[in-house]
Amino acid sequence: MADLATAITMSDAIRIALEHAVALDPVEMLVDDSLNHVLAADVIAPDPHPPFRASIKDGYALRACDALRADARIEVVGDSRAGTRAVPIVGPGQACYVTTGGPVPDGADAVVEVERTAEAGRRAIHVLRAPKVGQDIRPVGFDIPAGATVLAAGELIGAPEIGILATVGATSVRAHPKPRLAVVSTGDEVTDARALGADGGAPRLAPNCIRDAVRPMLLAAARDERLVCHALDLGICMDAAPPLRAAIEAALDAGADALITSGAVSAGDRDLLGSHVLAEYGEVLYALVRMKPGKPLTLTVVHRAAKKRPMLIFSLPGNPVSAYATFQLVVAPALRKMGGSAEPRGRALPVQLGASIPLDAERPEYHRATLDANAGVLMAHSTGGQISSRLLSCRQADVLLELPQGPGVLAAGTHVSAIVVRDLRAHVAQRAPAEPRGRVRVRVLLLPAHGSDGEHARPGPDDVAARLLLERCAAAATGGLRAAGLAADVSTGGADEGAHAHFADGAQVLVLALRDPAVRLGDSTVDEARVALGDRLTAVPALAASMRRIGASRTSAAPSAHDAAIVDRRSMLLVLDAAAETVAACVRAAAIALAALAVTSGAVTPGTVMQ
Ligand SMILES: Nc1nc2c(c(=O)[nH]1)N[C@H]1C(S)=C(S)[C@@H](COP(=O)(O)OP(=O)(O)OC[C@H]3O[C@@H](n4cnc5c(N)ncnc54)[C@H](O)[C@@H]3O)O[C@H]1N2
Ligand code: MOO
Repeated sequence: MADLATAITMSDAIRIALEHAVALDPVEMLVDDSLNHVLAADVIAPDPHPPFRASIKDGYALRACDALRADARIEVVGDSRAGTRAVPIVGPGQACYVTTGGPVPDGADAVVEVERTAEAGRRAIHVLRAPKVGQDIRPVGFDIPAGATVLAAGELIGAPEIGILATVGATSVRAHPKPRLAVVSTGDEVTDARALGADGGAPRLAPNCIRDAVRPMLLAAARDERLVCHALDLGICMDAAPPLRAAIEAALDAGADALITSGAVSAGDRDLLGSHVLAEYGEVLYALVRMKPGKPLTLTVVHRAAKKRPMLIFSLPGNPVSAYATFQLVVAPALRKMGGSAEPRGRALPVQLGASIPLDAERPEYHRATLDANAGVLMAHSTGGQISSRLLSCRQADVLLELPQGPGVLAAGTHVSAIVVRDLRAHVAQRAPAEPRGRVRVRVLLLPAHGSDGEHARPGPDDVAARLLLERCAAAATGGLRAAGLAADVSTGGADEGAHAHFADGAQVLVLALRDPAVRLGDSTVDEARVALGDRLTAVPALAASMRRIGASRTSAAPSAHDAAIVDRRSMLLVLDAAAETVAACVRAAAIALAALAVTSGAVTPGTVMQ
C-alpha cells in the first residue's frame, strides 16, 4: 500500500466516482412500477385540475352581492353534490346547496359555508356574514393549470408523485431503470451466518473465523427506498486470485453496472485486490483516500465491448464500519447517478456538536453520530468508540460528521457539516418541539404575469384568482415555517414597491410569487432585484453553497425557484412559481438556511435564532 502522502482527497474520490457513473438509458415504464425511480422527462398536465369550478366547503353557492345583508332571504333552488351531472343555474336572489368538491353552478360567484347560514323557512336561507366574491371556490385549474409541469426530469418518484401522476392521468412515465449491483465479500475467515445455522444445530464458528457482516449490510442498504438497486448476492470468496477473478467475471456476466467487493485491499500479503487482480480487468482510478474510516477504498473501471456500459468495481475495506462509510459516501452517490438522479451526492446538514470530539491527526474523519432536534437546532451526539471494526458505532447513526484532520479536539457547540445516512422522519416526529420557538417575518408578494420590467401590479379586488393565489402562498409560508420549528409573521401584497423597501420594513424572507406559471422569470429579474438591493447582496455565492449543503437547491427542494439570494446574514429573497406545489418546501428551506446562516455566521447565539 502506498504512503498516505499519495492519497487523493475525499472530494476527488467522490468526483471521480461520479464522473465514471453514467445514468442508465431511460425507458417507458408503468406508473405502477415507477416508485423510487427517477423521471427522465417532464410530466405536463394535459388538462386543468379541478376541471370545473369546485366548492371548498359544504354550503351554499350564490351571488355575493345578494347576501350583503343578514336579513336578505335567499331561495335555495337545488343542490350540487360532488359528482353531480346536472347542476342548476343560480339566478339573482337564489342559492344552490353544494358539497365540498361539488361543481359551483353558473351564476354563483361565492360559496358560504353552512355554519354561516340560518334557515329562513322552507328552502330558503339567511347568510350571517357578507361573503366576498370568489370565497371558497377553487377556479378551474386552481391546483394544476393545464400545461403545467407537475413533475420534472431528475425528480425521484415517491408516493405523492404517484398520486400526482394519477391526478393528471399518466399511466406510464419515462424514467431511468435501477442499476444492477453485485456484492461479494472476501476473506478466508469470513463465514455466512445463515450457512452456520442451516443444519439445525447451534451456529458455531470455526476457530479464528468471523461472521460476514458487510455483505448482508450492503445488500440491505441497496434496498433502501432512495436507492433500490437490483442487487445480486455473489456470496463470499476466499483470499486467492482465482475466486476473486471468478467473482468479477460473474458480475460481468450478470450485466452488473457496479460490483462491490469488501476486504483484501490493504497491505497484507493476501490483499490481492489491492495489488494486481483489479488491474487485470480494468483501470484502477484510485486506491488510497485520505479519510477515516476507509483509507484503502479502491475504484476500478472495467470497460466492456463497444456499446456496452462499463462496470465500476468499488473495492471497500473489510472493516465493516469502513465498508459502510465508503458505501454511503462514494458508492451510493454513484449508484444514484446511474439511476438518473440529478443530485446524487449525500445530503449535508449543518449541526452542532453535543460534546467535544477528538480529531484524527492524519486524516479527515467521518464520525458517526445521532441527531436530536429538540432546541430547534440539530445537535449531534457521538455513537461512542469509532474504531473501524466496531459496527456498533453505526447503530442508529443518523449522520457522518465531517471532521477536519487536525490536532486537539473540536469543542462542544462547534458547528460542523454532517452527511445524512438515515431516514430522519421518525426523529422529526419524536423530537420536534411542541411550540415553535423562533419567529420569522415573511412577506409574500405576487408578481404580475408580464411586465417584470419594473412595473408591478397589485391584484385588484375583482381579481379573485390572484387573491386566492396570494392567500395560498401565505398559508404555505406559515405551514412551511411551522414545520421548520419556526413561527411566521406572514403578510401579503402586490409587488408595487422595490424589494429593498420590504427588507427595510423588517421582512426577513421575501417571496416573490410568479402569478403566471407559464412565465419564467429570467436571471435578469433576479439581477434587477440585486441591483435594487445594492451592496447588501454581498454573500450570494455563500448562500448558494449553503443552500446546496443543506440540500435546499433549486432542483430538490425548490424546483421552480429561479434563484435565491442572500441579502445579508439574516434575510433572503426567493423567487417562486406561485402555481407550483413547492412553495412550502421553498419557504421552509429558506427558513432553515436562514437559521443555519445566522448561527454559522455568529450573528446570533445558537438557540436564539430569529427570536
Ligand atoms: N500495514 C497496513 N495495514 C493496514 C493498513 C495499512 O495502511 N497498512 N490499513 C488499515 C486500514 S485503514 C483498513 S480499513 C484495513 C482494511 O483492510 P482490508 O480491506 O484489506 O480488509 P481485510 O484485511 O480483509 O479485513 C479487515 C478486517 O475486517 C474484517 N472483515 C473483513 N471482511 C469482513 C466482512 N465481510 N464482515 C465482517 N468483517 C469483515 C476482517 O476480519 C478484518 O478484521 O486494513 C488496515 N491494515
Ligand atoms: O481507514 Mo481504516 O478504515 O481506518 O480502518
